Amino acid sequence: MALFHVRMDVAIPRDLDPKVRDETIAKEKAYSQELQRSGKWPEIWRIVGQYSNISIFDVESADELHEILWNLPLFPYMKIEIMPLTRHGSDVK
Ligand SMILES: O=C(O)C[C@H]1C=CC(=O)O1
Repeated sequence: MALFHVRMDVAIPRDLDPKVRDETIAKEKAYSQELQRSGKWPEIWRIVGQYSNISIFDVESADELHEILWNLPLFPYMKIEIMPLTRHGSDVK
């Protein structure tokens, strides 16, 4: 198991066909919700006032995360920052 903190900043070009934009956003939502239900994407939070999210992924490996992110329908329009996480030494759990 490997946990990753991921920030996604979305910037859809203003001149993208509105139909393509709406279809891509709908596909993204379905893809994201399937991964959330599977437990691989346990947290997704909107950054207030931005078209950005902070997410936690719980996956087997960096390779698996790469595959998931690479296949995001909005991937071509995103900047992604990833921080691998490990349990803090002072965590009481
Ligand atoms: O809206 C976003 O932050 C981008 C992306 C992540 C999940 C989803 O449904 O859309």
